Amino acid sequence: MTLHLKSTTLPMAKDEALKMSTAQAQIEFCNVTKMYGAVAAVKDVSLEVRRGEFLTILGPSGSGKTTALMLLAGFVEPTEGDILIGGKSVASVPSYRRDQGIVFQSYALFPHLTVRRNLEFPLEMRGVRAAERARHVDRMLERVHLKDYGGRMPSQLSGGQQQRVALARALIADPPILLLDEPLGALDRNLREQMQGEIKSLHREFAKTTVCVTHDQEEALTLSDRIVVMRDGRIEQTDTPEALYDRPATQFVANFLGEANILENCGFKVESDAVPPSGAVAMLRPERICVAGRAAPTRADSDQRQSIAGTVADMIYAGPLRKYYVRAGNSVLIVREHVGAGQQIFRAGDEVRLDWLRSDVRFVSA
Ligand SMILES: Nc1ncnc2c1ncn2[C@@H]1O[C@H](COP(=O)(O)OP(=O)(O)OP(=O)(O)O)[C@@H](O)[C@H]1O
Repeated sequence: MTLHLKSTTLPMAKDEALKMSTAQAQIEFCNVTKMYGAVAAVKDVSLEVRRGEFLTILGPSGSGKTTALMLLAGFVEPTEGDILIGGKSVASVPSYRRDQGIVFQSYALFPHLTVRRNLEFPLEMRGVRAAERARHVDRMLERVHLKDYGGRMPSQLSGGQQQRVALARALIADPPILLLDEPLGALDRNLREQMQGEIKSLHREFAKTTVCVTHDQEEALTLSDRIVVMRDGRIEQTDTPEALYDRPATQFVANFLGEANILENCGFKVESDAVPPSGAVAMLRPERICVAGRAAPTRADSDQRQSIAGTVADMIYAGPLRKYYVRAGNSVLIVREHVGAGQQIFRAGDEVRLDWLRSDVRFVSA
């Protein structure tokens, strides 16, 4: 078999790919359930992933995200429902024939093969001739900044370098779909941020339909076009990072994606421009709340704000951020402000005034 490698040579810009495929789902989960004995790891999940999209499945441990990815990869079979790729059921297609590049947290490089041989492997499996293999490996090594590392063994590379080899190996045979399973989980914080940038740029360049699994909220917010939040095997909410953070539908999503002040039985009436849906509770993100001294002058837009008196219970300084815990009514509100010049700093026991725009209040269901 001869393989024609398209996008390793002529990558399609991501925006272009997304535009071309507005409503075109490349991957569809249709009411998929996976039972392990009596445990439903995935329950009645329906989901569409658009061509060229970077979709992240996010959730706490045990929420079913790895199982969802393994179902897509073909490593496990659904108990009920179907998965379609390019509009066709893959129920009878074994994992090795699904034409997906996969990157695992543990890199999963062949330890006994050099970096170059690791990258050659998927091409060899597809019958690509030696000269063409060498050309693609050279190009890919250059692309992931490992031009001089082809002769090394995986054990002679750092974690970040190994993960770049794993990404290169997943992309080299030009599969239409890329699956990432906690790809940065084994890396330390600084390296993770650097690799997030690398993954983003590879995604922009190669425009692969990508499904990524992580429990790291920041990673999901940074990398994704859309995020699926899972809880107990079910989809809790699917949306863009901005919409999920700014307009979470449930308390679970609000708390899972960052910090949230849930204003329930808080001892003061929460004012809002919107009519609260029945059964929903008010939620305010900590960075939407301003803190000031009791005697501070009234703000110009005070007619659009709610203001309450409070007492600082604690202050935590965290580099670029300052976090206050403020007792107000029956609750303790979290307030987060960016550290800036000339700001008044409050300490535990200080009497303060909190205010926020009524339009910043959100309503979430239980
Ligand atoms: N092979 C298995 N046999 C039995 N139960 C399983 C198996 N794999 C997963 N489960 C169960 O299914 C549920 C979902 O597991 P899954 O690994 O998909 O969650 P996860 O969100 O990826 O968690 P983590 O972040 O810890 O990997 C859990 O309750 C888990 O114990």
